[in-house]
Amino acid sequence: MTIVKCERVTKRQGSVQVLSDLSFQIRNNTITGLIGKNGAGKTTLLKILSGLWRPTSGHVEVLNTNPFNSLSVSANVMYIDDQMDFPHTLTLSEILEAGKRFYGNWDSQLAERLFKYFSFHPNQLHNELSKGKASTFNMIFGLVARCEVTLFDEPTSGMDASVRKDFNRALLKDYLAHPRTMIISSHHLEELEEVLEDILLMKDGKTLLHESIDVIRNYAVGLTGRSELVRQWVADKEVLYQEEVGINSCFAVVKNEGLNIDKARHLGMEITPVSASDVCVYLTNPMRGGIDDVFK
Ligand SMILES: Nc1ncnc2c1ncn2[C@@H]1O[C@H](COP(=O)(O)OP(=O)(O)OP(=O)(O)O)[C@@H](O)[C@H]1O
Repeated sequence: MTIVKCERVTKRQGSVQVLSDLSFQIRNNTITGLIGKNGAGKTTLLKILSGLWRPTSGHVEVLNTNPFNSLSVSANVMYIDDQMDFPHTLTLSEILEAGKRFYGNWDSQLAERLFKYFSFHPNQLHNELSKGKASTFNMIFGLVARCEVTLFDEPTSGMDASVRKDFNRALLKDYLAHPRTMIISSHHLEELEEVLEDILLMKDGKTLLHESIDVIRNYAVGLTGRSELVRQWVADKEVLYQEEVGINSCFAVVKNEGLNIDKARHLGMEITPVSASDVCVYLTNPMRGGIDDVFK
């Protein structure tokens, strides 16, 4: 069943075209990674899906409803980012109490266990938390609310590596026990790969790719070999990245479509897999050689 639908969505902010002709659908009970470089439009999209912002044009449906200013969407869709502004006078335990009153599926026991595990104090104020601790608290709030749709915008912002690991584990465990729809924007795809089922890759306000993580893991392969050989072999293929490595040696990343891998090996090239996170980097890089091209 489709839970999130965007058809030809655009968004202008002043003179900037932030989203252009964005179309995709997301099934229920899936975890989708929203991936893209800085400025790709991820936050803008999530704010539109959560009903906080209205698109300039196009059609958006979340839980079969236009999300903008919708009461049913605000009760069933949770948007979590690092700017969450809880009432300044409420303590952390009072914020959790308020969440319990508002969200029907709220799990108080899990909230309490996570609260203790991450060493929060009931009387702390949200605006006095460090950046990483605030993100951790927001993550707890977003997880235990168990909304039908949860939108996490850079949820691990400011968290240290071990907390990020805990977050990914908690997310996966809770999702497996209580499947629902989640979209997570992140710059740490390599850490999230185990959690995600699908990836929605954005570039310049458009969808570049919307595929399962397995498809993206097999999307490209790396080839290393004698420069002339590699350059010749990839000439008629879709090259995502290419660089000279060492003396007379070249590394190229090519789309894994109709490739004769055995032949490449036979010719003396080394074939290596390309991780999903690297595929996303290669696909969204403006230049084939990455930052190296700037210094040529
Ligand atoms: N209020 C605004 N006024 C003008 N431009 C804006 C506004 N909000 C966002 N933008 C522009 O829209 C583009 C997309 O911003 P957005 O925050 O959605 O990207 P993002 O993919 O979430 O980026 P990041 O990964 O850096 O968080 C950027 O070029 C940004 O400068």
